[in-house]
Amino acid sequence: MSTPHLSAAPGEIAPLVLMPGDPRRARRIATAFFDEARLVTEVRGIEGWTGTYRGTPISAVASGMGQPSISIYATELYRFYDVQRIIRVGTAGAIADDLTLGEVVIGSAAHTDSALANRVPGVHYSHAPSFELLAAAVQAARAAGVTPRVGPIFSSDAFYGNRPDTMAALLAHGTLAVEMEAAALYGVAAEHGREALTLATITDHLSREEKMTADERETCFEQMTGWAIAALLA
Ligand SMILES: O=P(O)(O)O[C@H]1O[C@H](CO)[C@@H](O)[C@H]1O
Ligand SMILES: O=c1cc[nH]c(=O)[nH]1
Repeated sequence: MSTPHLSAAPGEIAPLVLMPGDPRRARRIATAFFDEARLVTEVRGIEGWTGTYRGTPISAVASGMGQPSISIYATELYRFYDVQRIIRVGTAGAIADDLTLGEVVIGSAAHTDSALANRVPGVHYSHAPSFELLAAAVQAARAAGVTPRVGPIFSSDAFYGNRPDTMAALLAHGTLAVEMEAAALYGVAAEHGREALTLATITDHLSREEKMTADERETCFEQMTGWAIAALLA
């Protein structure tokens, strides 16, 4: 079996999946963290890698950028590969003033401006992660000596939004950071009765001239990936 967007054979993708947006980050995660890592799909250049972590099968499959893209990969993984848990390991821009570059946020909810949010007619649907994964990720961070930043994030359909009023209102409502996939991932997981969570490393600040380079964005995954693996295995 393969799907329109994944060419892995049945059984070649593990039930536990790490999902960065960037295909090159998927490769780096597999190389850095997995034993016996092998490439199992690369349709459209979206790489998926499978290996083991301390004996447990685990995969890293990229999502591409944006909510339509992650919706495709998450749906195919849950529906056709029987994936149980997906943790997005992404990057995000800081909305909250006190977040610093490199800090990891854990998305306990995801607001969005996407049309994909219209899941239930007449309802402003709440995009929420798996409580079990959330609790396990927080525990993993604390075990590593870090008090993690946990809170709502904004999954935007636009990277170049230039919407200061929107960001100010989101800040006033306690939103930590902006990225482009978490809400859709949470919605697709709920639709399939499976689990999902988003961890994101802060790579730039919306209200300050601070940002990582493209290389730094590709390689800034270690801390969040360690917590994500611990949560997937919990
Ligand atoms: O680094 P990733 O995981 O791709 O995440 C963020 O980076 C991309 C934008 O540059 C969007 O996908 C956004 O969500
Ligand atoms: O979507 C994103 C990701 C990183 N930084 C941003 O400002 N937006």
